[in-house]
Amino acid sequence: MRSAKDFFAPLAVGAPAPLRDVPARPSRMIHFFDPSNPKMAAKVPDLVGSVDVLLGNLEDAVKADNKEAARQGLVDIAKATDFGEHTQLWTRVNALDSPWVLDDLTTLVTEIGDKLDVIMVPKVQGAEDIHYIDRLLAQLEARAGLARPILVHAILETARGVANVEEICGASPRMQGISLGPADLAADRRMKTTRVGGGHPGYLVRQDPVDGDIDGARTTYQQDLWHYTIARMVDACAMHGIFPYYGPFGDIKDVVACEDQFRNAFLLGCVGAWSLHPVQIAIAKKVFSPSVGDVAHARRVKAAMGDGTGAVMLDGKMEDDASLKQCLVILELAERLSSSDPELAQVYAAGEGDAGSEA
Ligand SMILES: CC(=O)SCCNC(=O)CCNC(=O)[C@H](O)C(C)(C)COP(=O)(O)OP(=O)(O)OC[C@H]1O[C@@H](n2cnc3c(N)ncnc32)[C@H](O)[C@@H]1OP(=O)(O)O
Ligand SMILES: O=CC(=O)O
Ligand SMILES: [Mg+2]
Repeated sequence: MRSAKDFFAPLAVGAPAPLRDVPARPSRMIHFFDPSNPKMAAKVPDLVGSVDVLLGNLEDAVKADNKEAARQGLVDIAKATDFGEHTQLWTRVNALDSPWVLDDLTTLVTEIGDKLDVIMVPKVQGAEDIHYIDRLLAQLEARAGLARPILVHAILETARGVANVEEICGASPRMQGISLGPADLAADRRMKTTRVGGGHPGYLVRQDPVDGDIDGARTTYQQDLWHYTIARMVDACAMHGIFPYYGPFGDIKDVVACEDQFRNAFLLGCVGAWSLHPVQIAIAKKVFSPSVGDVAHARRVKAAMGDGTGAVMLDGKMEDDASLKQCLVILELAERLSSSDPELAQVYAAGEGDAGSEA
C-alpha cells in the first residue's frame, strides 16, 4: 500500500506532479470517432466547440487490421487540430492484455501527450491495472517533458471491476472518472442479452392477478437492468471525488429510449454519456444540462433559505438544509456549463422563474 504522504508525489523523476482535484470540465457527451475511418475523421474539426469531449477510439469497433492506422490517424488529427478552450481530446486505448496497448500508450503520450486530456482504459479489473498505467504514464510523461499529467478514465465492464469499483476509483490521483460499459459487462457477467446498453422487454415485474384471475390482463413494468451497477459506480465515484458516466447506447435509431437511458443516469448522479453517432450529441447535451425549470426552482429555494439553515414552505413543500444542498448541486452544474456554453447561459438567464421548461 502506498503511504498517504506519497500519494501526490510523481511516480517517475521528471514527471509532472499529480493533480489534487480532478478538473470539473463539462463532459456531457464523450463523442467517439474511429480515427482510421476517413469519413468520421473528416468530421472532427467541425465538431470542435460543439461537443465537450472528442474521443479517438482505438479499441473495440476498430477492426484489428486498422489498429495501427487508427493510432496514427489520431496522432495526425491531434497535431492538425486546435481543440480550443471548450473541447477536450480523449482516447480509448486497447485493453491491457492486447498486443496493441503498449504502442498505443507510448506513441500517443510521446507524440500528442500535450494535447491529450484523458486516457480511457477498457476492461479494468482492479486497482492493479490503474497502478500499472499510472507508473507507465509517469515514465512516458517524464520522457516527453510534459508539464501536466494525463488523467485516466476506467470503463466498468467486468464483473471483477464492479466488485472492485471503490478501489479502482481511489487507485491514483490520475483517476478522472468511470463509465459503465454495458455491452462487455453483460458478456462478462454471462447475462442473456444481445444489446449495447438500454433495457430489455423480458426484464420486468408483473402486476398481481386481479381477483385471483391469473389469465386476466395484467400490466407489466419493464425494469432497469443497469440500476444496481450505475448506483454503485456513482457512490464509488462520489466517495473519491471523480466523475461517473453512462456509456454507450447502441440502438442509434431509438433516440427516445436513448434519452430515457441517459436521463436515468443523470438523475442518479452521472455527468455525461458516450455519443456513438452524431444524432446522440444533442440528446446528451439536453439531458446532462439541468433543465431551465430545475435551475429556476433551485434559485428560488436558495433565495428563500436565507443563510441556508432552517425550514421554509415553498409551493406547499418543505425546503430545508438538505433540499438546498441538492439545489446547490444543480446551480453549480448550471454555472459551470454556462461558463463554456453561452447559448445555455442565455437560456438559463431568460428562464428565471419559468419553472418546468427544458433546456
Ligand atoms: C460497446 C462499445 O465499445 S461502444 C464504443 C465503440 N463504438 C463506436 O465507437 C461506434 C462509433 N460509431 C460508428 O461506428 C457509426 O456511427 C455506426 C457504425 C454506428 C453507424 O455508422 P453509419 O452507418 O455510417 O451511420 P450513418 O450513415 O447514419 O452516418 C451518417 C454520417 O455520420 C458519420 N458518422 C457516423 N458516426 C460518426 C461518429 N461517431 N463521429 C463522426 N461522424 C460519424 C458517417 O460517417 C456519415 O458520414 P457521411 O454523411 O459523410 O456519409
Ligand atoms: O465499451 C463499452 C461496452 O459497453 O462494452
Ligand atoms: Mg467494452
